[in-house]
Amino acid sequence: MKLKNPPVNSLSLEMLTELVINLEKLENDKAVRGLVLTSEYPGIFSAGLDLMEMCGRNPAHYAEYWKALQEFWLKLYQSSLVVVAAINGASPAGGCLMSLICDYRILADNPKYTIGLNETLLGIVAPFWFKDTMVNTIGHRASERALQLGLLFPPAEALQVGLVDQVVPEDKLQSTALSVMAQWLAIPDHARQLTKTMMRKPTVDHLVKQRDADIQNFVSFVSRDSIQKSLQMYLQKLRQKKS
Ligand SMILES: CCCCC/C=C\C/C=C\C/C=C/C(=O)SCCNC(=O)CCNC(=O)[C@H](O)C(C)(C)COP(=O)(O)OP(=O)(O)OC[C@H]1O[C@@H](n2cnc3c(N)ncnc32)[C@H](O)[C@@H]1OP(=O)(O)O
Repeated sequence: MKLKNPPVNSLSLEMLTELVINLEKLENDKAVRGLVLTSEYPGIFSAGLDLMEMCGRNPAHYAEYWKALQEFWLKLYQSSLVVVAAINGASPAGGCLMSLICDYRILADNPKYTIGLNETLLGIVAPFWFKDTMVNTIGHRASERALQLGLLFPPAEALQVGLVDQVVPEDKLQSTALSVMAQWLAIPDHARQLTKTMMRKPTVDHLVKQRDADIQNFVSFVSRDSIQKSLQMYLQKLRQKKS
């Protein structure tokens, strides 16, 4: 599946909705057992959540957006398919989250392709289920440091900390993803799927129990004037980068 939402594959409401629909279609297709997730635009895997969905909108929109994000996370994190992320570009914040909920992550070796949950750099806080997903991958201490500092890891460091499973030359990314997929598909589906469910259930249950409260938290947090100002300033900085 190639992510295709120009210019930076941000996770807009529309994109999240389409991703969920496409995942459902693939899961319902008995001929499909695995999925390689990559970007149509080498250089950018995903810029994460769409900042335009979080700026200058009304509370009902924020709630709808957050619910769609939760839905996407729940769908992909619990997917019965083997999901391999072939990360062919920068992967900050929500882009990193999307990689973390796959089963295996391969990052192309390019110093510009950084990955991490950098929310604190924007003056916002990674929600508890982003944090849980990261802790499940790299452990508590490494997550605490990465989250507080909003670290974006270049490939060698991402590999060292365990944020990705493999770093390969850019021209080997797709072939590596296919051979990893073959290895995972050699395991009987039912045993692998039940193991995945068992490993991920506590994290899933944590979000499911708190879903409504989490939406309310997000809406009240993002509606604050101070947060709106931070996000606007951040967007402006991104735009000024060009000039
Ligand atoms: C205690 C209670 C807690 C409750 C929870 C509350 C809050 C938490 C909320 C949310 C968590 C947030 C998660 C996120 O994912 S936020 C998004 C974070 N993303 C980033 O920081 C990435 C920003 N982008 C970049 O760094 C770069 O764009 C890039 C991806 C490295 C690509 O660089 P490049 O130079 O190729 O492109 P440009 O920078 O020129 O960008 C092109 C174009 O795209 C616009 N854009 C970039 N990123 C986003 C984005 N995430 N959303 C929307 N738009 C984006 C950028 O502004 C440019 O636009 P222009 O109009 O100038 O063309």
